[in-house]
Amino acid sequence: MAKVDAAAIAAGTSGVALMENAGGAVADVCARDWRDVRRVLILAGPGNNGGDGFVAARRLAEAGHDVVVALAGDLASLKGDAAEMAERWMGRTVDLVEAPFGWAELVVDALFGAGLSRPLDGRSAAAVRAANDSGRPILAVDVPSGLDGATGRPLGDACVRADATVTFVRLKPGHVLLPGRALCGRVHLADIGAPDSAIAAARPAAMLNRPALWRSSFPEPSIEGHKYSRGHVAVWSGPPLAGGASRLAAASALRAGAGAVTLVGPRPALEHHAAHVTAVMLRELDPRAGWSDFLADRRVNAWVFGPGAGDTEASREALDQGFSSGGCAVLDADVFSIFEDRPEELGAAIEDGGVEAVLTPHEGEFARLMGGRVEKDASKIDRAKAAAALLGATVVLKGPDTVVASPDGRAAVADNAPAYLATAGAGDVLAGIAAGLLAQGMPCFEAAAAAVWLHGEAAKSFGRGLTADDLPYAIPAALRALENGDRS
Ligand SMILES: NC(=O)C1=CN([C@@H]2O[C@H](COP(=O)(O)OP(=O)(O)OC[C@H]3O[C@@H](n4cnc5c(N)ncnc54)[C@H](O)[C@@H]3O)[C@@H](O)[C@H]2O)[C@@H](O)CC1
Ligand SMILES: Nc1ncnc2c1ncn2[C@@H]1O[C@H](COP(=O)(O)OP(=O)(O)O)[C@@H](O)[C@H]1O
Ligand SMILES: [K+]
Repeated sequence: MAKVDAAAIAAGTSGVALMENAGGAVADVCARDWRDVRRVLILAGPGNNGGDGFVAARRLAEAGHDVVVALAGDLASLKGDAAEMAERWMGRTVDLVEAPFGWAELVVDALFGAGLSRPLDGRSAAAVRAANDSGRPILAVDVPSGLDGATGRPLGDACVRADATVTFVRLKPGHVLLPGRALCGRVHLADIGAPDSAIAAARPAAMLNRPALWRSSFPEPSIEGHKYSRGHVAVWSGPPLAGGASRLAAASALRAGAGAVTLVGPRPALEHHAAHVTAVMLRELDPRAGWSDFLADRRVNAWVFGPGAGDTEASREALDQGFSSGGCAVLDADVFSIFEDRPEELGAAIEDGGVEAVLTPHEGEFARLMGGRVEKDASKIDRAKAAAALLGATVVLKGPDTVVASPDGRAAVADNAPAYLATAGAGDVLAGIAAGLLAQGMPCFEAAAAAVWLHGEAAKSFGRGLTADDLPYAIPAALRALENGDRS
């Protein structure tokens, strides 16, 4: 944002104009979301975030609100645009320690924004705690004070818990990554008149995972196609009594549009599968040949390994065979135990086999695979990117804010998964959807991002009470949402 601001100013939009628009947007949200509120307390910090607060104060007062500004520090030490805006504020200003929380009906948090560089301490920390404890609704300017907008984590103990946040130009990672997203409340994005050329000057760290990111490569069935032209997915089945996970992946790959899906495994496991699946095919493993013959069949164009696979000698051998067969692969679950603390070796196996791989670890599996190689204080976006670069594969770092990262540096963050998607087996479904899309020719990053989005939409369409068994049946509703739905 500093780059965008600088480029906007260089292109002729003054900093004062940007700040006027930013503060105006804050006042608009106050008036729209809190119609009946009259008494507004604005907590203003020492920098430009405070400057936005002074603008909001003036605009709200002009609209007939009773406004008090509680300033951290003294007026004389304000600089630049913020000093200018403070000068234009004609209403009441008190010291931060005298902030009248009891009087206020709404608190605007304009203490710190993008310039936060260390944990809040002393009077700002006390004011933030008092604001949180006041029970008054809080509207944060840009980011809740105390939150690091780049990582989505508070820098220290004190952080505003906002009901809503108004941010400018583009969302920041902290608005979508947890716990930031929860601390922001409803997020409003305001255009403050930064020209497109200025916005283009900054390369975003990540994109929101929305259909616009991958819709153009989403597979459309062709009227002249047949089942094998829609792709054939092979799912490695582990031993009997651990078959549910691979079955969920297989069913989901089919629902995501693969023309054919086969579960491959030892006969005792297939006997269990046979009692459950119909459209999914079963292929008994030849104990001498393994599954490489099957994968070598050119009509198999994606394979899934990990869900319910087990960390056994047979499993390791089958995984090796998978790597030497090449193709597209979704690697999940037990793959991260097999390669515990050996990501370089996993990356080498992927590279040597020429495999186009999508890896789908949750945080625990990510830590197991990566050991201490990725700085744990880095943002989730940066951790996923670092792993993708090391592994030469698309990494899907799962959770409520699933990040998809490509080795080419692209990243997408999802914000559409409902909390009840955290249910056993949901990850196996995700692996299957991704494989189904890969088999239809979607590139890894796009397939992984689309799978994550569809997975979240499927869960939402089903609603609470969802189990992983329900998820494959909910995929058609997510596909309909994609077809009819938002073009964002
Ligand atoms: N032209 C611009 O730069 C625009 C900036 N805008 C606003 O400006 C904000 C960024 O402003 P600034 O860069 O001035 O930064 P802030 O207002 O976020 O912070 C002000 C200063 O506080 C100090 N500080 C950092 N952490 C502290 C801590 N824990 N305790 C005490 N002091 C601390 C730093 O020296 C920092 O520069 C954005 O978040 C946005 O609200 C908007 O007005 C739009 C235009
Ligand atoms: N709090 C949450 N809100 C939304 N989605 C979540 C949450 N926690 C986990 N998920 C999603 O649920 C799925 C769980 O997958 P995983 O952890 O692999 O479970 P399993 O191994 O049981 O399938 C992932 O897609 C993850 O992104
Ligand atoms: K703030």
